[in-house]
Amino acid sequence: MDKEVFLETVNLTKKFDEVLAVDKVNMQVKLGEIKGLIGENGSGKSTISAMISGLHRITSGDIYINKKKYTPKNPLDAREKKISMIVQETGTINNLSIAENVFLGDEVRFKKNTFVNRKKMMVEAKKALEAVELDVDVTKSINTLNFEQRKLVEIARALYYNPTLFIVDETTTALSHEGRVLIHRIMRRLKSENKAVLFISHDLSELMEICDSLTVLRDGNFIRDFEKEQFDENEIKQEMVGRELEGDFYRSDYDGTSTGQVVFQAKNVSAQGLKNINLELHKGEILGIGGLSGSGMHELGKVMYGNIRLSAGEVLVYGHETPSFFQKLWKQKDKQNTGNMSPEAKPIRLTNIKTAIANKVGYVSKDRDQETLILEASVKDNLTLSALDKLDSYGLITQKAEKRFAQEQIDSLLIKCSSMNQTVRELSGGNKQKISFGKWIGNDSKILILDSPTRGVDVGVKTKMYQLLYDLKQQGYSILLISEELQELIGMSDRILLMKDGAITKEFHRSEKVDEKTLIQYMI
Ligand SMILES: Nc1ncnc2c1ncn2[C@@H]1O[C@H](COP(=O)(O)OP(=O)(O)OP(=O)(O)O)[C@@H](O)[C@H]1O
Repeated sequence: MDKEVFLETVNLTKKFDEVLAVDKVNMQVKLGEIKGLIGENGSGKSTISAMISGLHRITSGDIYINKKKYTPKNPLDAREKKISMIVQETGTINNLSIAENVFLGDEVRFKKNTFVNRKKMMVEAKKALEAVELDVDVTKSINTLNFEQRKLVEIARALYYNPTLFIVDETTTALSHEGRVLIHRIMRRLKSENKAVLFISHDLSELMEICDSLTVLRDGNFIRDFEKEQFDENEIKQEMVGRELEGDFYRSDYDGTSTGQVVFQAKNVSAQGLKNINLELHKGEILGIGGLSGSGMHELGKVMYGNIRLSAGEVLVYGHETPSFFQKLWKQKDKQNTGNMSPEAKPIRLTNIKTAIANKVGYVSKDRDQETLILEASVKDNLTLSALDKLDSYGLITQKAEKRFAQEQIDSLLIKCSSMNQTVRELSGGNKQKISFGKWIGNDSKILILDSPTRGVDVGVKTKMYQLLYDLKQQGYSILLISEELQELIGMSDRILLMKDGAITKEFHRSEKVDEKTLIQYMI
């Protein structure tokens, strides 16, 4: 029996000034179906879901629900019409309680006369969080939750309103292994209840496993629908990018040997969520860090960058501080600032971010919007901020040098923006991620802490990023690669350290024998 169409778009179009983000798209989402939406970064996926969920006004064209015209005024209006969405970016608000975040914009539901019945709100928030298995004190500030837990709050919020259409925009890459399993279960349950799901992800194997049908977009245009029985990885990829993808995805060698020269080290480190961590990163090594949520792997990245205070132990970097203006003037620049760490160099204790940056340690945070990017600043300013030292020619940073540097990053990472002066807030999620990656890659940081660097990035650019990481390794850069994606860890690392309950539990060396199943055993 044919499934019933719940939502249909007809010539749906969105323009942001001169940018045509979505161009006359026709698509359908049916009840009892999980529909995947796929396309390269900036192809219009989030803009379509934002129009459906009332976040963006439609420029032209129409949306129909149950064959009736639907023009949502805002997300609350969409929610009343049984459409809920989890956005790709952070959808929680700092300094409010967890309960207030669950009922964001709908506090009125607990209002009696002029008072908000907080007790009732807390009880309902607790109930909502049970659906996502999050057991926390809802009276506490949302700031006490980590990135993944915040995502779970958003999922709880969306589900509380019992949506007929549940839109999940690139959320799974923000979640750990258990988080993904949970959201897959939720999507399948909704499907079995004859609800509809619109699922956006760059993980093609995940989409092919979960979805019943797929719609491919390219440059804001509808390209093709695939039904489950037509799913073919290569064909889908080809439709997405409009050409055949070439080259290996991950590195193809199995040589995990390194120079043995330690450049970065954690010695008996304990901090909030971390217990007695010892690790050494070698010159020219990619050291992968994996684990489940709560394993402490994201905290480890912050600790190594001097962003979390230690309760015991020390983080050491074997390098030289960036030379001062006068040192440069005395032409000591090349000698002191090569970033070539010598084994004899005295290690420097890394206690804060300033020391990290001065010693050429770069950090891409998992939470790019809050911790890596300045959303209101331009693409150029975001890209050049951490490279000012590189661009500094005896105290002078020329506009020309800045522009050239920014353009190099834009070209090499295929950053889709209308110009380098566009504000970062206006970019698509994957393009923001490219900037957060590019700003550190380009600035000559010899040690890179990369937490989920390919989150939300499309398959073509992912391949480029992996090639770049491998090239950097071969040039002697050292990379701490923190990732929820086990395939990424296996595919790129020389060594992998697995974490559980704040401690390192196992080490693997690069080998053909290492597979996901083996790693998972030591994570759970
Ligand atoms: N507020 C805005 N102002 C200007 N341009 C915008 C705005 N929001 C999105 N765009 C542009 O619209 C286009 C489509 O963006 P959209 O976020 O829909 O892409 P996407 O397919 O979801 O990408 P990703 O996979 O990176 O999340 C991009 O070129 C983007 O820069």
